[in-house]
Amino acid sequence: MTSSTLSATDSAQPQHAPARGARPHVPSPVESAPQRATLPQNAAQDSSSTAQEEAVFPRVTPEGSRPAKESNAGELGAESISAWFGTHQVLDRVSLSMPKGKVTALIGPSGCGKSTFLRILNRMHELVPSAALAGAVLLDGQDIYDPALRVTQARRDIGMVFQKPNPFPAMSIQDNVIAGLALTGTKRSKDEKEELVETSLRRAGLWNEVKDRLRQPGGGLSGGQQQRLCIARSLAIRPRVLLMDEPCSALDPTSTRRIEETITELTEDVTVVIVTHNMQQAARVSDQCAFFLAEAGTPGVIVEWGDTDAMFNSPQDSRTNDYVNGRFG
Ligand SMILES: Nc1ncnc2c1ncn2[C@@H]1O[C@H](COP(=O)(O)OP(=O)(O)OP(=O)(O)O)[C@@H](O)[C@H]1O
Repeated sequence: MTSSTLSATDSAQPQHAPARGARPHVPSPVESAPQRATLPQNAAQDSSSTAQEEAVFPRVTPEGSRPAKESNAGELGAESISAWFGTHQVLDRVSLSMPKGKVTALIGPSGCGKSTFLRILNRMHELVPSAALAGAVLLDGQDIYDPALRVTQARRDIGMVFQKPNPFPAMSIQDNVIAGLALTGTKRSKDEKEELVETSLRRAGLWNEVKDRLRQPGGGLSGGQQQRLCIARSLAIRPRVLLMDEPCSALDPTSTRRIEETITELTEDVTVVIVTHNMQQAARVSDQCAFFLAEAGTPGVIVEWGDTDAMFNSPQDSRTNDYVNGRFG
């Protein structure tokens, strides 16, 4: 699929709240689960609803495998998102459907607005004083910017993992996992907390490595383990979508592979949106990709998006082809 590139001259006007009323067309969701992509040979190298709080966390058996249950994953839709820092427009009417239980990779050169777009998806963009935006973000059809919806709820439903692992270093591993509960005022019994710690650590693929040292500080773990601890912390509040901003960029190849395996396993229960500069990683982990570009001082747009395999092997736009093959960026 290729979306038309919008010019800066007819761009949307900034609003501190998203635009209401008529909504622009959002590309249709991917109908079925695409296969993981293979790269062309010369490819570039490179989180207070009561209902949720009361949700039952299933017992996990072997690491990474869980009894069948209804998925908690949500469908995320961005509709005509524009973004500004002061007068500097960095995104121009970007629409993207991020299907339930799939991994969507956001790719594109530095500065084209990928991280800004990601932060808009869970209302973190508005934390920057000069920031403004227009458009809408729908989680299962509900606008997360609806004034009736609490911002904390949006950030619980749509969790985020950052580039650099950020556990509370002096806090124990187990307390790190359930730190989100304390911050949101959620009460649980000791047994429930223990079960949640185990379930979250298993889902993040870390349980076997830390089960005998849960009371030791999170800061004592390796970088890759700390990142998986942060994923476990995000999962403990049972998000429907998990946003990941270059989650492996500070990690070694082995830790990167471990995180990628974890991402693949998570999609049973959570929708993932990941920003990555690593084309091989995008090909390994994602079901669909969106290629962002900001040309010659214009705001970032999505040049092309679709099935990852198609994006890498038969892109429709020459700029996508050049980017995925490492010719620029
Ligand atoms: N807090 C901020 N204040 C002002 N401008 C910002 C801020 N954050 C980002 N920008 C600007 O917005 C534009 C998009 O930045 P953003 O980080 O979203 O791009 P990106 O594609 O994620 O880049 P990278 O791949 O390098 O992380 C850039 O021009 C950047 O300088």
